[in-house]
Amino acid sequence: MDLNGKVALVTGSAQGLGRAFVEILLKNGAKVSLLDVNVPKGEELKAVFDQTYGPEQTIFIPCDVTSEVQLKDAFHKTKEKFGKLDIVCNNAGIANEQDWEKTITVNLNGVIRGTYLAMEIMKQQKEGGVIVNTASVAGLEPLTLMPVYTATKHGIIGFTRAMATASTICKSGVRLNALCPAFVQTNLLDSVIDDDQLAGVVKTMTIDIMKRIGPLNVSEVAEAFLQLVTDESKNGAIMKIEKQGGANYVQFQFNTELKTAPK
Ligand SMILES: NC(=O)C1=CN([C@@H]2O[C@H](COP(=O)(O)OP(=O)(O)OC[C@H]3O[C@@H](n4cnc5c(N)ncnc54)[C@H](O)[C@@H]3O)[C@@H](O)[C@H]2O)C=CC1
Ligand SMILES: CC/C=C\C[C@H](O)/C=C/C=C\C=C\C=C\C(=O)[C@@H](O)C/C=C\CCC(=O)O
Repeated sequence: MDLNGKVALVTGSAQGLGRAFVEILLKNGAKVSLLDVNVPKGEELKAVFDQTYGPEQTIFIPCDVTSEVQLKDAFHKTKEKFGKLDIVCNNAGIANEQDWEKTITVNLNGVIRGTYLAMEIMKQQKEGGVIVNTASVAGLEPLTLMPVYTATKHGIIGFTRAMATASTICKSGVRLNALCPAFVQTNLLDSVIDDDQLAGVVKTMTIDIMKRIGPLNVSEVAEAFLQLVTDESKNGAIMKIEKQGGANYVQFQFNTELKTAPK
């Protein structure tokens, strides 16, 4: 898929991975709608991108992905502004085991609602579209000290695979994938390490592990994201990316497509 002239929407895009995904899309000629709950950071970033790519290439929309009204409105504003929607990355996420209900609402409900909104718009377009949901290696293996975060990321992978199969069966023209990075040097990682109640154990274990495996930087993950967006042959594929070993597609024991697709 050639990204030149394509229209993308990225949630949680004011910093970290979301910011890197926006930048790689812009570099490849796409127009991008930036959504984030952090309004000063989002506006600041839009101003930075305006300098390099021009003000017409992006729009910043303040949006909390836990709000049905705000998310719906942001999708519709994006379509109105740019005329279509080709690429959606449901990326906003937090790692807060104390406020575990909020973690579920942001990480899982936000991704599910974003996927449904994207499908609704994309399936009406002749060219369809692609949805990339940000999961984590924690969606493939448990992070012992972060069970709720782990649950949300396993949920994202299951949901994405099921939707991808349904999309093939319904011939909607929409591809769905999930991206599973290991530790990435961002504020989310710092927030876990700085967490008052978990700090002791998590800090020691996480720092030990990061020393052993090394954290990824956001640009390495953005390259893997670009591969998922552009490769039209991989509907339903789940990509894992680690410092050692790089980016690879995950092999599952059960292939949902074979189990559920009509013969
Ligand atoms: N940093 C890491 O080690 C890894 C992160 N991930 C996932 O990558 C995604 C992005 O995380 P990072 O860039 O690391 O974190 P980050 O904390 O640097 O950035 C997250 C962004 O999401 C925004 N956000 C948070 N709650 C929101 C909400 N309710 N509505 C809209 N925006 C909201 C924040 O304001 C922030 O701009 C998350 O889904 C995270 O779980 C996955 C694997 C590893
Ligand atoms: C391998 C990392 C997977 C995902 C990163 C995730 O999205 C971000 C999480 C931020 C901090 C998590 C800290 C959690 C620590 C723990 O739960 C430890 O008990 C075990 C941590 C990792 C085990 C993986 C390994 O040993 O390679």
